Amino acid sequence: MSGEKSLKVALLGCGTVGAQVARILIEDGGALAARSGASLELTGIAVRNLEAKRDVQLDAKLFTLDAEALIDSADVVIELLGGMEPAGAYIERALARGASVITGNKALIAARGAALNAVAASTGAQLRYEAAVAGAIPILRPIADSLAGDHINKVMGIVNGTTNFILDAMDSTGAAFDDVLAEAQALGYAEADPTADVGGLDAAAKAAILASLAFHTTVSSDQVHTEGITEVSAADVTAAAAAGYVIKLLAIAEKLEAGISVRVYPSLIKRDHPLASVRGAFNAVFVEAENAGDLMFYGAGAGGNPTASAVMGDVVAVARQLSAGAPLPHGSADSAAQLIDFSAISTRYWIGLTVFDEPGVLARIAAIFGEHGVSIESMNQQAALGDGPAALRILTHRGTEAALASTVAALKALDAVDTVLSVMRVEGN
Ligand SMILES: NC(=O)c1ccc[n+]([C@@H]2O[C@H](COP(=O)([O-])OP(=O)(O)OC[C@H]3O[C@@H](n4cnc5c(N)ncnc54)[C@H](O)[C@@H]3O)[C@@H](O)[C@H]2O)c1
Ligand SMILES: N[C@@H](CCO)C(=O)O
Ligand code: NA
Repeated sequence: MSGEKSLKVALLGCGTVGAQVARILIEDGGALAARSGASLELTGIAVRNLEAKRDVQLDAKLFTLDAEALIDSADVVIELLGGMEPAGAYIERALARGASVITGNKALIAARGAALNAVAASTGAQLRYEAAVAGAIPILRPIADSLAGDHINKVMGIVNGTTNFILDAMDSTGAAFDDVLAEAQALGYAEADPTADVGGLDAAAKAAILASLAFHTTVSSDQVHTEGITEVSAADVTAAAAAGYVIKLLAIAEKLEAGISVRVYPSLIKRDHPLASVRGAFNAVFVEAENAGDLMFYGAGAGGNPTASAVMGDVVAVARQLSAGAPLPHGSADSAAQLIDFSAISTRYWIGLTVFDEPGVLARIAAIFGEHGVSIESMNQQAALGDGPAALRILTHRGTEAALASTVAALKALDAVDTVLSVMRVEGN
């Protein structure tokens, strides 16, 4: 197109996602310009090592060690470094001078999104981060834009590809946790520090972002009750399978009468639940809205190309806005989040115990549940090996976290109980 606007695009980072974003910007310039109403000129890529091997062959002249100079001459900055700093300072620098920013950095947005949005609002710049939650799946824009005229009551989903890949492999092949984690890292799904994935922090950051947008408020990751999958054993996966369940790491944000609950934990779901069929590094997110009813979003949750797709969608959206010359109204957070204490949340539980196989043991265990107001739905005992303890798996009806915690403490104190193997929630019907 002749006479069209040209926008200077600075890319920060050339790793798994950044390299694919550079490739698309270069290979697909014609289509991007036609869709944006502006040509997108990749002016440089900030890297740490000019000589490093990249996933994509790129002109060496694009690389620079001077990220700040690159930012200071850009209309649009794409941040794909990861981590809190210097990514946060770079984004703030760009927004403060009026450049729009696209990022996939959920950790940073979940911690400082409100402050960065305020800087953007003060200069009329845009800050977009669709890639930060559920990779390629369009989920933030549907929540913030398409459902802006509705009221969202609950968002629940699988939002971490690495842990889903691991749990799926443990379930389908009986693979060991560590071997599968190495594979997920090699495929580019895991964070630079994979403890963020397996410890649930990556999903917690995404849950905080989803809750903030869905409920028009500000929730940060440290307000999210977070449990990862490091304690999930092969025995848990096998016992869950035998009972007709699969274990998934779920992120849940829900609006209850007393306030908002945002939580991440490994959870049992029935094999016929739609989330049970989410395999490998795929993600899926359910949204329940007052007028829309139930919606489900599904797709690739991680990986270079899928995540680059989400980044590029934001780049085109920003470029359209800039070429039209009209600043977007900024979505506002109505109020500070009223979060409910985790102890008040009520779900069903699945508790694994080893017990000494003696007369009266089951009655004593059942009595403890009764005394703490937790009602048992079913109990399954695996025969003891020789004189060793027998394994028990107990499924409960709904009870509060507070009641569960006191039940588990009492079980641990019982002589007949050898160990409490695991305590997990059960979600879905
Ligand atoms: N990989 C995915 O599937 C995926 C999906 C969604 C979001 N994200 C997010 O996208 C971002 C990038 O992820 P990635 O998987 O591409 O990570 P990556 O580790 O593959 O790439 C990051 C790159 O940035 C470089 N870098 C780090 N600090 C730098 C600095 N100060 N200056 C210049 N270069 C620097 C690193 O050397 C590396 O090459 C992260 O915020 C991540 O959470 C990743
Ligand atoms: N490490 C993240 C990348 C996508 O955000 C995951 O495994 O889902
Ligand atoms: Na997304």
